[in-house]
Amino acid sequence: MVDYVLQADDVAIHYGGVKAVDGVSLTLERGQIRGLIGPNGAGKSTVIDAITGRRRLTRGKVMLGGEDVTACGVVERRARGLSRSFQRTSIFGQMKVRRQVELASHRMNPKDHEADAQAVLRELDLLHRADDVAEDLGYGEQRRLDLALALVGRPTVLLLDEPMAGLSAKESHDLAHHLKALTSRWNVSVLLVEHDMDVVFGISDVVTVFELGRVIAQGEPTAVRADPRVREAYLGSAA
Ligand SMILES: Nc1ncnc2c1ncn2[C@@H]1O[C@H](COP(=O)(O)OP(=O)(O)OP(=O)(O)O)[C@@H](O)[C@H]1O
Repeated sequence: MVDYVLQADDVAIHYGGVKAVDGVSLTLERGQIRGLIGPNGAGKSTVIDAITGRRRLTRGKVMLGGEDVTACGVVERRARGLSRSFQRTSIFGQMKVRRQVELASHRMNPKDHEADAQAVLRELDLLHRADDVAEDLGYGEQRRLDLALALVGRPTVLLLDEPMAGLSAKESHDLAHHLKALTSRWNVSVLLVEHDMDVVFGISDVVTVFELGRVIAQGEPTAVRADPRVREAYLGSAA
């Protein structure tokens, strides 16, 4: 039997009559990257919010490491290894890079928060900027800092909502490389919502396609890309 680090089972979130997410099931294996794609409004961000505990489920269940966390709040899920990044909103511009990663780590209460922060900074190639204030970093570096803040305390699952938005092709490629390395070196599993199709199909082990709050296809990137329904609904016939 596969040992899933994350399972969402028949998850639904309705806002009055709007079925933002309506019966979505997906899994993540250890070290796996699952890309989530779909047109605007398909329900991808809502699924992320459902899994992190930010939105209450209308129906369904979320399991983390085999345990039901549906009743747990955001903080408790984070303590149990489920982390997300916030696209720079969590960064303090005036604070030095190392300081804020250490503070974030301190909140997670690892054995040694300085060592934890150091490891995260090294993994994301930010050690050379550790003594600079965050607002002096380049855009791509700030994204890596955001990722660093999500990685303190060694989470097992990382949820990323459009981490490449606004990055240049080179910066996206760079961040994708870091994500892929994280999954093999740190055994982190990643759920990746991203509009950059080259990134999604390039680094995902599996891809899930959403339309109108439901999953219309999932599987290996090549199979999903070739699926006629996906091409018609989302990628366009030229994809
Ligand atoms: N708080 C809310 N109240 C009512 N409807 C909402 C709310 N949040 C989201 N929705 C609706 O739920 C649906 C799914 O939205 P969601 O943001 O999850 O889609 P998405 O796939 O992430 O889109 P995008 O790619 O544009 O970010 C949309 O129809 C949206 O208008």
